Amino acid sequence: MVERRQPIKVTEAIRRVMNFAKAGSVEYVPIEASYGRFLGENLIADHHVPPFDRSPYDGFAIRAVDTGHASRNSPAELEVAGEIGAGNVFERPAAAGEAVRIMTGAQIPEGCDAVVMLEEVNEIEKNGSNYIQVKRNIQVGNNISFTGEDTKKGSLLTRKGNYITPGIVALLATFGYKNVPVAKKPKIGVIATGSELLEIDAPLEPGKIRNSNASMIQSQIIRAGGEPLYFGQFSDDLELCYNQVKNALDKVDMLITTGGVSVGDYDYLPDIYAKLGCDVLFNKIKMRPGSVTTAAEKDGKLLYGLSGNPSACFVGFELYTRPAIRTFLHSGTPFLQKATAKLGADLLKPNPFDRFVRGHIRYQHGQLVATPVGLDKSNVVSSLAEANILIQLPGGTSGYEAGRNVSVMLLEDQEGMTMEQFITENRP
Ligand SMILES: Nc1nc2c(c(=O)[nH]1)N[C@H]1C(S)=C(S)[C@@H](COP(=O)(O)OP(=O)(O)OC[C@H]3O[C@@H](n4cnc5c(N)ncnc54)[C@H](O)[C@@H]3O)O[C@H]1N2
Ligand code: MOO
Ligand SMILES: [Mg+2]
Repeated sequence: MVERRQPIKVTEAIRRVMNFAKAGSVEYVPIEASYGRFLGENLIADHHVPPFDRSPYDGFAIRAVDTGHASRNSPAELEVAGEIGAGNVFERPAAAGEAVRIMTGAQIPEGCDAVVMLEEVNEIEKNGSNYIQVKRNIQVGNNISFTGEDTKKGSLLTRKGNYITPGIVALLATFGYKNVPVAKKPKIGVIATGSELLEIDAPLEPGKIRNSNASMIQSQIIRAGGEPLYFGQFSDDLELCYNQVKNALDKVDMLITTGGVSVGDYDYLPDIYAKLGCDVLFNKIKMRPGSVTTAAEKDGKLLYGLSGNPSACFVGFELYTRPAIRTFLHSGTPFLQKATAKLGADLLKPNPFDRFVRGHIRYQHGQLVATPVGLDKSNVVSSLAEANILIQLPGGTSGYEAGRNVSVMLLEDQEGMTMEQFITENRP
């Protein structure tokens, strides 16, 4: 008699795994290697930016008061007392009636409180000295980039757990991080099971297929920010697979297997979990594809039994493994970000269970359009190539016509969402 499984809702499955998701440790990497990592601590400004008042233009630093009565007919004449380029400082305070030729980025000389652009002045020579003529009254503070106007000392610039973008790299450099604290990547073990599996470089044989899931999952792990550790593919043999899983579990932060989680004669993962003494968190979810997705926990470590069917395996990873990886990386928004888009083609099949249809999103005439790609079946691999979203069709709905708004999960996005946002937001 086949075991009867208790299906649970997607949201409940998410809560169960996330109970065991935990943040990892922090390590330092050179700034050149920090792009694409996750920040290991809050970044707080330890000085003002800019650190001194500076000129945003090439021009003359002046004392505004000296232009008090200046007009087109009666310009103020200021003596050019010296010249500074960016990186240099004027060595003495400017005196009354003086101007300092100054280049963009140079520090405003003491005594000066405004800058006039080169284009705005007449430069003249009198008695062997250089003067400028200013034809209007200049206000105090005119054309000055003030100390701290970009960012103030003590302000929070970006948070721990944020994905490091080129913009964040610029900030890290500004504040002197030659080495950057980043979240350590979780080591995620991958094991493929199935006597039908051929190595990627093997020619096809009757009844056999090449193992695509192992490579796919390893790329998904890298995309999520983890480090894959591949243990190989093994035929459906209880002892062999048990030993492999047991051995791998010691070496990783989380372990993923693919295949062997359903109710077939050679589906050994349920027996392996029992033999290991794991706590099985769920083994049936009200969703398609990926209804057999299984998660277990052993001494606080998560084990994922992803389906052998490629599309089900893919979806199971994105829904349940990715957020645990991002949590390990200290992200406060570990779930795929959702958006609302217009459906690009009919999806008329009724949805007794939540469905996650592989789709492609792009702008069409300024509107986000989400179009299903490939065959919507769990054993399909070709639909995955173009998929940059999962179109979420809630259970209990009767199908969707093209043009309706649907909720989509953005597979390539790095911003993410919190668990509560993910569970509650953007339902069409
Ligand atoms: N009587 C029932 N049969 C099935 C049920 C069920 O509830 N009752 N569930 C079906 C669903 S839904 C799914 S999904 C699959 C899950 O299968 P398993 O996770 O046990 O995986 P396998 O049986 O090992 O393989 C399924 C399928 O996927 C192919 N596969 C496996 N590994 C790979 C790989 N690494 N790369 C590419 N393809 C792989 C395998 O050849 C099979 O075709 O069970 C249904 N059956
Ligand atoms: O787990 Mo199966 O993918 O629902 O088709
Ligand atoms: Mg099976």
